[in-house]
Amino acid sequence: MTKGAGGPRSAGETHPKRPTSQPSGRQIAPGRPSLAVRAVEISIGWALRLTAVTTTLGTYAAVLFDLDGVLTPTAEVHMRAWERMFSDFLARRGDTRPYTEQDYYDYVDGKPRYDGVRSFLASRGIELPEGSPDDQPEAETVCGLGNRKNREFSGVLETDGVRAFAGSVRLLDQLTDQKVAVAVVSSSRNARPVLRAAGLLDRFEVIVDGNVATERELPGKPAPDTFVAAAEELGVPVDRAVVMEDALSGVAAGRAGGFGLVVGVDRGAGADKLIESGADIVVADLGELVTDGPS
Ligand SMILES: O=P(O)(O)OC[C@H]1O[C@@H](O)[C@H](O)[C@@H](O)[C@@H]1O
Repeated sequence: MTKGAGGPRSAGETHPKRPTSQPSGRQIAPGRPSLAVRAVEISIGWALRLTAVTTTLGTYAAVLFDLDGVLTPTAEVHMRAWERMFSDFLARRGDTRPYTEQDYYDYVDGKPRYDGVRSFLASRGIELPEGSPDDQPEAETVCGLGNRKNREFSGVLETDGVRAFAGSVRLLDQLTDQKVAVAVVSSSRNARPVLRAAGLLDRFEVIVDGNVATERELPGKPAPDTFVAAAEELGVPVDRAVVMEDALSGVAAGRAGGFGLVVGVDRGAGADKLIESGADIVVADLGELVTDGPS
């Protein structure tokens, strides 16, 4: 069994990287296993690791869930809203470099609203006045652009509603049965409306969202502070808590906070990048972590 996968990690223990299953094409020295044999070993090791995580998840004191992309498919809604807003913004400036999905994953995903705007603009060398959170969506400021995107997001939320991922709800049910405390830690100021629309609002003892972070002046992901605040509110030490995240900034926050286990959920960011950013293990869906398996 892979070290570190079978329960809360002890202090100072490094997390093993998920080895890439792609053979590198390098020559193997005589007497060493072939690349094909190595690839099989790697996938067996990874399967054992997943089993170890699944069977020991209930031994942790708390699980801290990110929301968008982890519990609900709303990361996609955020992503599309950002894309529409930034594409339109760049076109109006006559900027010919398109806003891409990669820009979302690298600069915006998982971060608080205005941090995402600032981060993307900096990547393009664009400077805008900060403005204020009260700015109208038409304002050509960091806050104005963030609010413009939020207008798009709120419109979709209202018309389409939200349905939680079935696998995530199954895991939530299992953890509740196992008396593991659960919290939501989201950068979004829309976390409560999204949870309400998904019928999950009353399932969490603690919710640390974008509004709570602003009130308490907590720096957003990739800083660990919002996750640490949730663990503190639950009265659980960080090494007895698990972080579940789909964003690179979110797994980095879990790693920086010294949490017992960081689970990456690959909804498009890429398993290798999630591992590089700090995930101990990556799944495609949280249903994979339910004891009786995905369905
Ligand atoms: O809804 P808000 O407050 O604009 O939140 C912003 C962010 O909230 C996060 O939960 C999403 O994962 C981000 O990608 C998004 O940009």
